[in-house]
Amino acid sequence: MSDAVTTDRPGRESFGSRLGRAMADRGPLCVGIDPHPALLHGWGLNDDVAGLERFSLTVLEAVASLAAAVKPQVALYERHGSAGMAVLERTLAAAAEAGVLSIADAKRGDIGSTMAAYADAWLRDGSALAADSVTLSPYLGFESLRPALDLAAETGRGVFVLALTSNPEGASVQHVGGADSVARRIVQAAAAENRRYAGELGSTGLVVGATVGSALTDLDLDLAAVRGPILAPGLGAQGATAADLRRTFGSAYDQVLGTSSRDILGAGPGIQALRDAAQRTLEELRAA
Ligand SMILES: O=c1ccn([C@@H]2O[C@H](COP(=O)(O)O)[C@@H](O)[C@H]2O)c(=O)[nH]1
Repeated sequence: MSDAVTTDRPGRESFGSRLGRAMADRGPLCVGIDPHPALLHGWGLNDDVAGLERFSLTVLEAVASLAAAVKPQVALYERHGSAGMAVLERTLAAAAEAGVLSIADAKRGDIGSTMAAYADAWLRDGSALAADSVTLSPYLGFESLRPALDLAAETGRGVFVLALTSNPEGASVQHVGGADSVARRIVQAAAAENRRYAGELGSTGLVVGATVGSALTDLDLDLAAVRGPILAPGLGAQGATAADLRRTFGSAYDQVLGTSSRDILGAGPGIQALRDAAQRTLEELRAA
């Protein structure tokens, strides 16, 4: 992949290009920042805003220099109300300051006019919640995501659209349609979207679980043709291994950013223990 600069705003490097470089330099690991109550307690922290902030900044300190990206889970900040969202704002700012790319796992999706507001929140310069990229849900129709797709291209940010999620219930919607499955339409739409990012890794990524087994073959999905990053949750706590990832993604493995949250976070609160856990996962992904 080249380092071509292709955004709708000349002079600004695209998210796909920045992520491709981070994956080449650091390896294909994203560390999830999921401050679950049980993890906070396990770290000796309270399930409150102070605990949330300590947890988030500790994870960043441990992994910002070795992960290609970090992925705060928005729901776990939202459950603390506006003060929790303020911690998320500071966490995203701290990630940028530490030089690690951020993926806000918000799974947003709505009718176009409302989608424009979500795009403003997560992808517009100057927004308090602006991240390098955000996860999106396409189940109101892929094209309803247009405001986010266009704003991401304009501001050098990216999106990850749910295609085949890691949870077992996902198949009941995503596999529907046989040869013309819902997942296949999403994959094709993402591939078309990435044509605007000629010559580099596209900024329209997909979420495909590390746990999906033979679904890519069964549904005849060509992820290499998407030419975008594939965010693959499900490592560790959900049972998938790096070897599963390699088997599942085959020739698209170079595009895959494996993401793990609880399995790594459970090693905390020690900085070195967290770093070692992340490093172990990274080595497994590299070796696969
Ligand atoms: O298909 C999906 C999409 C998103 N996720 C999110 O990833 C993490 C996984 O956490 P683990 O602790 O590593 O299981 C979590 O934030 C999910 O909401 C996913 O698991 N599957």
